[in-house]
Amino acid sequence: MSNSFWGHSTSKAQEESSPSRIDPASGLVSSEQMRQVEERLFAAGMPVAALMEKVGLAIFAQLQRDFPQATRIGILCGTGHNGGDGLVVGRELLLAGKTVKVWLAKPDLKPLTAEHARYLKALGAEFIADFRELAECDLLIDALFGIGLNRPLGDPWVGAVGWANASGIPILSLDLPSGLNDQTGEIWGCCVRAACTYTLGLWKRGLWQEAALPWVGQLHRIEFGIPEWALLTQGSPTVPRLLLQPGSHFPPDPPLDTHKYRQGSLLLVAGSAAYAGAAVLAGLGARSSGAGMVTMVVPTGLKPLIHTVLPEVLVHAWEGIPTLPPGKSPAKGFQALAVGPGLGETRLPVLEVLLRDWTGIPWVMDADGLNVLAELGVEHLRGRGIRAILTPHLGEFRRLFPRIPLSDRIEAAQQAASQSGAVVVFKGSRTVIAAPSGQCWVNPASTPALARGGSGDVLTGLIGGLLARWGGTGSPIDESILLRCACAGVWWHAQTALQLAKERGLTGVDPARLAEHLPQALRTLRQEQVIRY
Ligand SMILES: NC(=O)C1=CN([C@@H]2O[C@H](COP(=O)(O)OP(=O)(O)OC[C@H]3O[C@@H](n4cnc5c(N)ncnc54)[C@H](O)[C@@H]3O)[C@@H](O)[C@H]2O)[C@@H](O)CC1
Ligand SMILES: [K+]
Repeated sequence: MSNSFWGHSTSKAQEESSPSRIDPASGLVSSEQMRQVEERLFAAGMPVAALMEKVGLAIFAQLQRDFPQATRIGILCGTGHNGGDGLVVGRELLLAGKTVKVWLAKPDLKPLTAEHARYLKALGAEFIADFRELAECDLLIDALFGIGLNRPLGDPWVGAVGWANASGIPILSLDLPSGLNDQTGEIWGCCVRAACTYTLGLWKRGLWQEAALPWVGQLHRIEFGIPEWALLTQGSPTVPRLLLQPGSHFPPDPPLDTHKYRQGSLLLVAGSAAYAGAAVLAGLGARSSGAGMVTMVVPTGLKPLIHTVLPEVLVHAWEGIPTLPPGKSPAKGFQALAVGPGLGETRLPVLEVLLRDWTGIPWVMDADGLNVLAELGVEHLRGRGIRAILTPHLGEFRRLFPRIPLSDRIEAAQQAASQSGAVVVFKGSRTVIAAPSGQCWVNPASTPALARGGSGDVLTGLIGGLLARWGGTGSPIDESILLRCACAGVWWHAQTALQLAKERGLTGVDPARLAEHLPQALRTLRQEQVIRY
């Protein structure tokens, strides 16, 4: 019996990380990559019309499940094949007894789209000249633009999109909300605000960018049976992926004959007189990670507090000039170092000590640790040969990587990882995790409940503890383990917050409770094997 989380074997994990094939359930593709995949299908004999038919029928089936009450459906129809998809769905809705009205933005349709329009008219659908005539509908289908959109919307689309957004009628977008940039998730001037988006075949990466969140609504992928041989990537060696069920990213469960030193020993350097709470929260995160031993380095004034709140933690207190635990030579005894939360004014002297003596074990750096690194320059990490995970939020990211553009956060995280040589966890409502090799993950599920002070401190302790646990197994801590720890920590942290928010509401997810709930949440997740986004 496998003892790894959810029974994933390492070989499965390695197979999942293969860069040459798109995973249809989680790979995030550009329009260009989507077109390459479709071209392979067409070249192998799949007729374009047959594919549109297949896709349209699958959309119709999903729509019946999601919107069973809708009886009067309006279709905003563009000139290309996105419009064609909308018309195939319209035909099926009409045949199912629904009322269908179509607003054609322009008359010059692509041939296949024009044929579907002609047939839908022959079946009795009403084609209207003014989109306002859709006001009585109870569902709007946005079939204006899909992956063909390549410039800002002009007239008459801007008027139609503005009207639809203001109408209060739920909108279902096909493939992408019209107006959304398929790469960056930014909008081309204006954009449909969808209640639901059905993307076709493969996830378009723009849908999962943070900028897209206000526009995409509930996301659903319409499966249309793309064969494996059509899923090979060309050009870009790595395709970013969604972090769905990262079971194989967790350290193996403890063997029955384990002891505390084999469960990983973490050195956590955090806190200052002004920011004592940050140290406590990082300590609570580390506690819940399951690491065998946690040692905290804090200024003397914090020692009683840490002893009271975290009695199992070893405390090394310092006064005046930061020092590290005596009797332990650097890199011996500890498998990982987490540094940064709440260091405040002591951040520079603390980092100087660590950079001098503690470069042999892997680091997780956050908060004030990152602020010092920004002052010193990220190249310090590579220069000292430090294996690191950096966990910046937007402000810290800007300070660390001032020259990296932020319009595409997935790309930004990948560039930051490549520049720093570290695994970068770019925190936000769609956290991106990127490794120097180009591998990249997006956390698809999170909650605004995490947007409060202290959540990040918990994450730092948690990832640090996971790193120590991996170290305790004897695995060499290379990029792949750093990446796994970052992924496991981000996913676990967010899923716990989602569970707590469900039980206690958005305001009930304070960081201390979040840290305490981590083990229970993981237990539930393992039982349910859920995917949430
Ligand atoms: N390639 C295929 O055979 C399939 C495509 N499918 C659908 O087809 C869509 C892609 O179809 P198309 O390539 O026809 O493109 P779209 O239907 O997305 O766009 C239509 C055309 O609009 C033009 N355009 C772009 N930006 C514009 C703007 N701002 N203002 C005015 N016109 C603009 C472009 O020339 C583009 O070709 C997919 O998103 C998907 O919905 C599906 O039917 C499955 C099969
Ligand atoms: K669309």
